[in-house]
Amino acid sequence: FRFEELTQYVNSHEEEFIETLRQWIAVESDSSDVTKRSDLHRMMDMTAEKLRLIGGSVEMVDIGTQELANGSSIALPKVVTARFGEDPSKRTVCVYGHVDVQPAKKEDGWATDPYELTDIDGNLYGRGASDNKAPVLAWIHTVEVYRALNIDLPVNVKFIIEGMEETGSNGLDDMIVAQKDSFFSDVDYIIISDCVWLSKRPALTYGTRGNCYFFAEVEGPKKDLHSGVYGGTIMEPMTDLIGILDKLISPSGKILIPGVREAVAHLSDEEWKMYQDIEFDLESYKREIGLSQLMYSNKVDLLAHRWRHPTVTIHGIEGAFSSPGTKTVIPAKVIAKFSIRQVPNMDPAVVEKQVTDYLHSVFAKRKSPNKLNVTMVIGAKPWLADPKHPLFEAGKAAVKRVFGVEPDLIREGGTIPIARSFQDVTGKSIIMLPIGGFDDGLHSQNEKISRYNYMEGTKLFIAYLHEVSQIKEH
Ligand SMILES: NCC(=O)N[C@@H](Cc1c[nH]cn1)C(=O)O
Ligand SMILES: [Zn+2]
Ligand SMILES: [Zn+2]
Repeated sequence: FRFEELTQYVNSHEEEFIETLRQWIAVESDSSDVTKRSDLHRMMDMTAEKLRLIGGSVEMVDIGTQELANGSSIALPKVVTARFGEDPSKRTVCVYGHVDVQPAKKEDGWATDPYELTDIDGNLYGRGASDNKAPVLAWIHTVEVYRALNIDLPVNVKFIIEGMEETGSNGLDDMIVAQKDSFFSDVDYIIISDCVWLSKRPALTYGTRGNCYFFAEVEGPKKDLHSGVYGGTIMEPMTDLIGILDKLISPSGKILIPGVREAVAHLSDEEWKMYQDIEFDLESYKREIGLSQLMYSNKVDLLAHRWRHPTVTIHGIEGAFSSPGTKTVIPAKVIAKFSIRQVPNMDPAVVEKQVTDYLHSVFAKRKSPNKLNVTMVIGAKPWLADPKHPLFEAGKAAVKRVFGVEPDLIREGGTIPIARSFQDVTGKSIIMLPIGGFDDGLHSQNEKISRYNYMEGTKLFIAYLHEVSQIKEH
């Protein structure tokens, strides 16, 4: 295995790899904003072009349309698939990633333009830098490096890159069902690099939470009203909405929806021990997010509530006044957006009914003439793997080779909606191999990835392909 040569190539091409990331960051591929859809299509084209340029057999798969709330529909971004090598004597891995991003505006509090890659002290700032453009590029560069040096890839490599992950991977489930016996037929393992380390120590991830995302709409008068002229005479939609939202979760984090907590798998002794053995400093965690107090003061409880307990988050209210300054209005219709992270053994279909029934019963007690409508717009299941699987042993060996340490075995509080479907539909084993830093600020202001993580992460992927080729039949 000519690892030295391969890593030398990475070192000497660092600026070129960063330049490609700069071009990718410049594309505002926000999947949640339909006005940015042409940018998202362009992002998929650029991804396909890059894979073609390094010699892949590339396809852009049409996955249909997205229905919008106003009844119209728009095209979903095509899914990019690629293949490098078809040697039946070799293992085949499939790398999944996404090139869409969360929304970002400079006014949200970014120190730099979110769509202009900015290098400050070795950190590369930009929306999507860590989630998930640099990791996708690191995988593409991995193949590029082997091919540039005329070194045979130790395994066949496939890619499946989508553009709707941040909004729940619309259309991808159907595509993998349709391609189960074609694209996926020769795939042995699926690799996902769409998460981050827990600390400065590299990590392998064996679980993600799912997510049920809800809209709760309260509709009252036929138009917005002057709060001085009409206030006091009507039951206001916003007051109703805040009233029912306040019944979702207690201040100490207890979910109040009947049945939700009861479904959660119990923490086993083995799990407790694994969490206890992980090096994780609550003080640095507090410093990173700028808080003096957390919900839990011991490591095991904190990690358990980050990874394997459900939680409710209220994200925002559409239709509510939110600009700077004052406006004395009664909004006529408001839509709350909240989500409940899912863990084993919760079932999104059950949670949908529990939440809908509960909110309607709480609302009924208010005796309001306004109308409540609750809908679940994303229902993603959690994913959990066996960290003793040979894929994880290969991960440990690759981390050891590149970083000289043992990785942490961790779970991830976020959601990769398609992970569970990959497992259920294709039956293939999955590993998550993160390269992002613990403080990369995913979905937040000033998202970044460090040059170090981007380059050493590429070396990790190079080593990982070798280690996977060494896995004995199991
Ligand atoms: N990098 C993974 C990620 O950030 N995923 C999103 C996906 C999602 C879940 N619900 C809506 N979108 C996440 O928020 O976890
Ligand atoms: Zn992501
Ligand atoms: Zn994300």
